[in-house]
Amino acid sequence: MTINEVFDYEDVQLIPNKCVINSRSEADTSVQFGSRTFKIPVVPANMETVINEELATKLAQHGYFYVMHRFQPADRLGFITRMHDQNLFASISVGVKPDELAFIKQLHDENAVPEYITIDIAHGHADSVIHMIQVIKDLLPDAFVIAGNVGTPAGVRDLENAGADATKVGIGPGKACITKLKTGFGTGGWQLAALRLCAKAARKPIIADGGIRYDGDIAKSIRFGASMVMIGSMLAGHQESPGNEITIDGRVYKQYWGSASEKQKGTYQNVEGKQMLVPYRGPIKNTLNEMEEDLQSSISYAGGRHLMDIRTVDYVIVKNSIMNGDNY
Ligand SMILES: NC(=O)C1=CN([C@@H]2O[C@H](COP(=O)(O)OP(=O)(O)OC[C@H]3O[C@@H](n4cnc5c(N)ncnc54)[C@H](OP(=O)(O)O)[C@@H]3O)[C@@H](O)[C@H]2O)C=CC1
Ligand SMILES: Nc1nc2c(ncn2[C@@H]2O[C@H](COP(=O)(O)O)[C@@H](O)[C@H]2O)c(=O)[nH]1
Repeated sequence: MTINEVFDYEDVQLIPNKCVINSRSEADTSVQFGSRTFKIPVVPANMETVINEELATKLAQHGYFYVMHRFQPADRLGFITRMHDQNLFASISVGVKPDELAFIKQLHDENAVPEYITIDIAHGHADSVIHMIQVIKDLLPDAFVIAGNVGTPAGVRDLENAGADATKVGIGPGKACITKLKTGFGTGGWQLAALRLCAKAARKPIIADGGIRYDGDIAKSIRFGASMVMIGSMLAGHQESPGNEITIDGRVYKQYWGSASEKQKGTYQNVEGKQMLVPYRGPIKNTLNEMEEDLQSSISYAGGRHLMDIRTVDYVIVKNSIMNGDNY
């Protein structure tokens, strides 16, 4: 199959409708995901330089969704317990290797049930993921299972049919990603079009994962079918971000590395990610507030009052139109 109608975030502009509110503050950016409602449809990527326990706690306390990464596997049981001791929801990541199946059994045996479990592997349209979904649904039926990553309607359908409560879409559009260069595969460069195709097949929520470069891309993701948007590089440069702070020529940066990078793996094997620096951006609450304000504005341009009013707006595809010659 070849797909002809391809475009990405920078190629699309949404078309405004008549405004029905008197202030952007009236626009409601909240989203229901699983049994909970969150302030904005944004979740920091489950990567070691984007999220840690301290930030996860802060996000949960302030009404944001989070997914803890899976790169300190032995800490996850304690993490769930500590979150629950504070009456906060627990949202963890798992892989698919035999140790991970044993971990799910351990959670069942110890009755430590996280509210959200994300199955996080590079090529999520796989029997290993389908099996993991089935094991989780069997042993921890109350956990909301997010599975991925996939980049095709068939991937979405197979994971949903296996029992996933949501799927995560995006193979290779991430800033720290080199999958498309190393393998020739992926949705990098046409992530928004892939999201649209996947959303048409989906019967359950989708997380758009990777490639977000501006706040307006969040609204575009919602328009093309996402319920939640996962963001890495744009959320890695904050005071609370776990990466080290580095100053070069008086400019402050934070480290950001791919989960399949040599840095993360500790070895150069099956490397599909790189390490980089992102500009320091101060406290994360300012960025999240700005995302909320920008989304409120998006809702007003959509002629609506609620987030999902963006879903139905018209759009144009004009290749590389967004910058219109400007250089930010
Ligand atoms: N969203 C994206 O585009 C991508 C994201 N990543 C991120 O990097 C991290 C590491 O991912 P991953 O390497 O999957 O995790 P793991 O190293 O935990 O691999 C998970 C399992 O899947 C197998 N596996 C991985 N890739 C493939 C493949 N292409 N074909 C067949 N089997 C495969 C692995 O075996 P084996 O290693 O022996 O092959 C292993 O058994 C994750 O956090 C993931 O989200 C990585 C690449 C792309
Ligand atoms: N191909 C790879 N993709 C990766 C890797 N580590 C993380 N990721 C994906 O990127 C997004 C974040 O994208 P961004 O554009 O917002 O920075 C993340 O959620 C993963 O899906 C990797 O090593 N290789």
